[in-house]
Amino acid sequence: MRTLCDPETGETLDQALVAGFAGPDTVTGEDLVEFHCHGGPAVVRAVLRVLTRAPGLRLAEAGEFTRRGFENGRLDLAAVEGLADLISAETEGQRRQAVRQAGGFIGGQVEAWRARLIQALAIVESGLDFADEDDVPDDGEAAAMGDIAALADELAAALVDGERGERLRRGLEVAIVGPPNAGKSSLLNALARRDVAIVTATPGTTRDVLEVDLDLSGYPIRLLDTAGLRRTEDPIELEGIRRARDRAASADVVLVLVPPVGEGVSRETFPDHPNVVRVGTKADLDPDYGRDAPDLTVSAVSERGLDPLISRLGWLAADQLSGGEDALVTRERHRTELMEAERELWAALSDGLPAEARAEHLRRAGVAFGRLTGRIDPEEVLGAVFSTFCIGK
Ligand SMILES: Nc1nc2c(ncn2[C@@H]2O[C@H](COP(=O)(O)OP(=O)(O)OP(=O)(O)O)[C@@H](O)[C@H]2O)c(=O)[nH]1
Ligand SMILES: [K+]
Ligand SMILES: [Mg+2]
Repeated sequence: MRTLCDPETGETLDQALVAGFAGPDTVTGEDLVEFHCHGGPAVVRAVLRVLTRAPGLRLAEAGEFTRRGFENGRLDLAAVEGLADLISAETEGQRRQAVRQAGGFIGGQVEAWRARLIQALAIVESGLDFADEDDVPDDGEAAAMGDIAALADELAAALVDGERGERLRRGLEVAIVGPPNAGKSSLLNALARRDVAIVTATPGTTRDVLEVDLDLSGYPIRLLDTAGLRRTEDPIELEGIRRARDRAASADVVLVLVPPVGEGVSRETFPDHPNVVRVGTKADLDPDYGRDAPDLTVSAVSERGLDPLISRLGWLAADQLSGGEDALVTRERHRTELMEAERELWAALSDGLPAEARAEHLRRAGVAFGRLTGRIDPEEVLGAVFSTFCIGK
């Protein structure tokens, strides 16, 4: 416990806990001092004002602490991403997944793969240095390439995971589509339990795609409200409809809203999607849906049918996300690098390849592994990863 004073005026600023940590066993790998002061904004401002007056002291940039930890070898790049995911985790499953990655799960696996690759590469390269005129591989090289084949198989197996890790991380994307005035925005508001989207009686109210992240019975779900689908000449609405179709096509699940006969405008059919749930709206009006028999019906006004819809979404989420906690690959960036590595390994294994070419493919696979863990660190990758952090982390 210390009394913090302004060194120039001697004025007391706060009573605080001051803790010093000696590097390198700290989050950044450097020596650290923490000031645990009282949380009032004026106290924090006063302490920061005095501290930043001292020569050599300034405020950290967003993600700078983590970046220093990374640069000092305290954590690999995939662990940094895991940390970012941990900070933004909204459900238990996402938290568990992020804890594993922040603890170096994929980084450890990839490092083990890279170590094996480097061993094989060393053998292939030593053959290069002492090459006689023929390119016939000797026993050592044959064994090394046997291990590369096993490695390629392991990579291939790890990549056949239904993208569960990525899905769990970002949440099951559920797009709400349907004709104007079907009640899409009203349903979004009812499920989110807050007034997110503008609702009016005017068809064509929604233009931009609105996103809301929800925890529905323990599963992360990203709900998308979209512009009503109809024929129109209005360029703004046309752009909204283009975005609606686009996002719905890439969503995991599409809720096609069916308004009661006479309620929605223009019954435009929605293109095929493997996971469609047809939801009849405005169930409080005792509606007739004509020939468009929906799978279930809801009312945003009386909230009738909301619970069965939530159960249905939970069921779809369980089906598509379960296992995501244990997934090795949790980001598209990981997948891209592992696929690249796998491609290079198979290329290295092709028949009749000169040893130089074999070695070059193996080196490229190693570079892909290195980019994943951040050992090989193009500035733009680092910038993209660290820019997602908040100040002070
Ligand atoms: N009775 C009743 N009216 C509803 C219900 N849901 C929506 N409405 C009304 O239907 C009209 C259109 O609702 P919105 O939620 O704006 O419909 P939308 O599909 O988002 O419409 P656009 O954004 O224009 O495509 C509004 O007047 C709502 O009050 C419902 O469950 N019951
Ligand atoms: K509307
Ligand atoms: Mg709307």
